Amino acid sequence: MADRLAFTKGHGTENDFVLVPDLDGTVGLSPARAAALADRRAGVGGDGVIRVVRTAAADEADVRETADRAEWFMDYRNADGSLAEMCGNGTRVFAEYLRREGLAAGDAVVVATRRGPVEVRSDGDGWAVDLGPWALADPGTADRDGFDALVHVGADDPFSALSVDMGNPHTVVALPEGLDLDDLDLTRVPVVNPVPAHGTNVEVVRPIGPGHIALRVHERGVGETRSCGTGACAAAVATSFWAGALDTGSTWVVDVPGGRLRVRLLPDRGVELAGPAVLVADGMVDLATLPD
Ligand SMILES: N[C@@H](CCC[C@H](N)C(=O)O)C(=O)O
Repeated sequence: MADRLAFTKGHGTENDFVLVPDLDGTVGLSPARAAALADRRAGVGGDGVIRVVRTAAADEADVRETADRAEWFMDYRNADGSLAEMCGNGTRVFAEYLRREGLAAGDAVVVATRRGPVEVRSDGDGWAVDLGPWALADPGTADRDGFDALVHVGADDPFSALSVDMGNPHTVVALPEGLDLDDLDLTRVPVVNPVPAHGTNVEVVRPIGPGHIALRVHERGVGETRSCGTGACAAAVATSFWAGALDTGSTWVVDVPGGRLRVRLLPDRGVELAGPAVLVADGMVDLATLPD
């Protein structure tokens, strides 16, 4: 049996991932092993761990059922080892890895995820992917200003927010006037009311100009990260909703601490995320340093 585990390190706007090729599903990836790989001191380090595996070898039956449409499954875990349904930045890095390794040919690849297959296509220097359909948790519960939740960030008074489902859960905070994104304390897990059943990713958004926003994000299962692709899409949806303009075709520049993403609202609640994907290193981890 191999005593070392191969990995590739990659990132999309500095949302960084450890990719573990397990093409035929013979290795697996336990929550404890994913957390150990993601550890920034004792492991490789990353916001998430992505197992690259044939869809036909996925553990989940509903993922395996999509094997006729998507050969490869992005088996995503957060840095704490928990599963996530979707990772927008991860889909681009995953597609870049498949292309580099010759596992997918052409300008587009369909990737299986826990929220269903998504098509990732080459787009300039990076990749673009439709991450929809988005949904507002329950449009009927939003107040007349378009908010349905309160979020405590650090020691500040609670901020008004809107829940947006991107396949994974998001709570988008509109930063009140007079406050600066840089002053937020995102070292602690934001406290959200009503309490989301499965946790949530919290994005704090500031408008910059027409079609241009900036955000900071605290990711479920991770902590503050430098970027979140599904979070950028949720923020564009929420900002459009607050403006009363959920217009198909509207485009957004979304500045995150790790760079810049582009988001486009599409028909039928589609939402396209575009941005870079970079593979930075390949290596081997001694299996003796990892839990099973
Ligand atoms: N960074 C990702 C989202 C990863 C999953 C998230 N932390 C969750 O638990 O839902 C992105 O780019 O979308």
